Amino acid sequence: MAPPAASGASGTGFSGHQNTNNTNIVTRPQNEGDFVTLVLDNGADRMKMGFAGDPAPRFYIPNCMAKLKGQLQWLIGEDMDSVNNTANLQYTRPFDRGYLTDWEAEHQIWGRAFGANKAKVDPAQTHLVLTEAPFTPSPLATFSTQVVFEEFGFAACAKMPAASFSGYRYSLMEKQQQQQLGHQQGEGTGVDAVLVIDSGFSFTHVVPMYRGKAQRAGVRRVNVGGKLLTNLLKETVSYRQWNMMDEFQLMNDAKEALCFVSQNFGAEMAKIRPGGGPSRQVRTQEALRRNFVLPDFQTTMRGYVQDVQVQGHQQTEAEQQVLSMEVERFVVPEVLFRPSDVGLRQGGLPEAVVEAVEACDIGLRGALYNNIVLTGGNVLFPGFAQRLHTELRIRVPEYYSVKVQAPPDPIEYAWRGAAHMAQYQPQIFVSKSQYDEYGAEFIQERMFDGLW
Ligand SMILES: Nc1ncnc2c1ncn2[C@@H]1O[C@H](COP(=O)(O)OP(=O)(O)OP(=O)(O)O)[C@@H](O)[C@H]1O
Repeated sequence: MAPPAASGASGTGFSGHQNTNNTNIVTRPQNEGDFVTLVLDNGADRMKMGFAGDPAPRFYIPNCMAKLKGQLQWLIGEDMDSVNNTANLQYTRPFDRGYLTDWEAEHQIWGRAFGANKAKVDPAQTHLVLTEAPFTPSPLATFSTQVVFEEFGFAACAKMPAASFSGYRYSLMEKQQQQQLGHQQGEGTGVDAVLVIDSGFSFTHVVPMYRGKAQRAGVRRVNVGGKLLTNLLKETVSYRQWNMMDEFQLMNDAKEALCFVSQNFGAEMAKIRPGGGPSRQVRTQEALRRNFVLPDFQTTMRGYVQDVQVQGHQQTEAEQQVLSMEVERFVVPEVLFRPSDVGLRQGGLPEAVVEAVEACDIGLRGALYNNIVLTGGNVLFPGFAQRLHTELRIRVPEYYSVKVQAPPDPIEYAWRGAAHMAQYQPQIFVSKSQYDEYGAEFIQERMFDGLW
């Protein structure tokens, strides 16, 4: 099969978050027989979508549908932008516990994403690169292949877990950097091996990779993702202050704006426990306190963090409804490091990393610890990388060096890897004619062949 042609698109008038610096590129193939390549990181929270050759995804689309309470009509994508008070929306998500299970919903969401208002592609002239959750049960994965080829009619498709695309990108960038520095690459060292941490909406995966191939025996999952953390914040706040049980989006905003990873959880907690002495306890709580101003849905539609100078002075509660956050700011993200805090019977991220590396060949371990890359939205909590490094340093033998890299674009990292791979590794695609000839199950295996 011919390599997919590089592509572009005319992006116009889309609502929601999108890049605007590609507006003059054309998505249609220039000549008959050419193809465009659409890259879709199909996140459980948000889809990141754009074209191979683009520097970044063009569209960030919520991977959900919603309807106004008491109404029957489903709102998709930009339809939701017209609703001011998101508490009035009831959401449904195609993903359940990390796996794509509701194809009826996803089909509608994809239909909008590929169609006239967004990507504007003709699937018959389009190659699709798609992410799929690691260890997706075979019937679900096979079904998604069927949907891609039979219902949408894409000309070719490549599927892989987001972590694989991230590992590819990390190796590529490190190699480029080393070439610039004039370093030689030795076998089993440096960027041949990379440990990808992908902490997204549903779960956190730890994926060791060697020469582009996931070391399946070493893959570990921590059952904590952004959804669980937002729900936990929602419950904590509802117990202590306002009832926020219907306010997932608002609490998600508060989480992203105010939560952080503590560098020494035990010491922080000791300070605020009554045993720490009343004056110390009060001082610590005050230092932690931040106000999140709730929207009134007349003049403000989103919550925002109140300026620390203003806090406690000019504004009264009659003017603004304010959510005060203290310990929950670091207690909530702590669950990534100590899932047992919420009753999950498993170790946290540092233990998962050590287990993942120990499950790999001894010759790879040093290189894996030295090439840890953080991807996915949760790694944006301030302090995440430092804390992980500290925890690993305690657990990892001292003759290994530990390097945790936090790229500036963890949410788009996998997408960028996929967009590059699509351009330079055409062998990852299987074509519709191969699908028609060999069938969905064979093709599903072929897609991951050798790489996962
Ligand atoms: N600045 C931030 N601080 C903390 N968390 C954040 C931040 N930005 C995004 N997140 C969280 O990251 C999660 C989404 O991450 P990401 O986009 O990597 O997931 P996804 O790809 O949609 O989901 P999945 O990987 O489970 O399929 C959400 O729960 C979101 O709240």
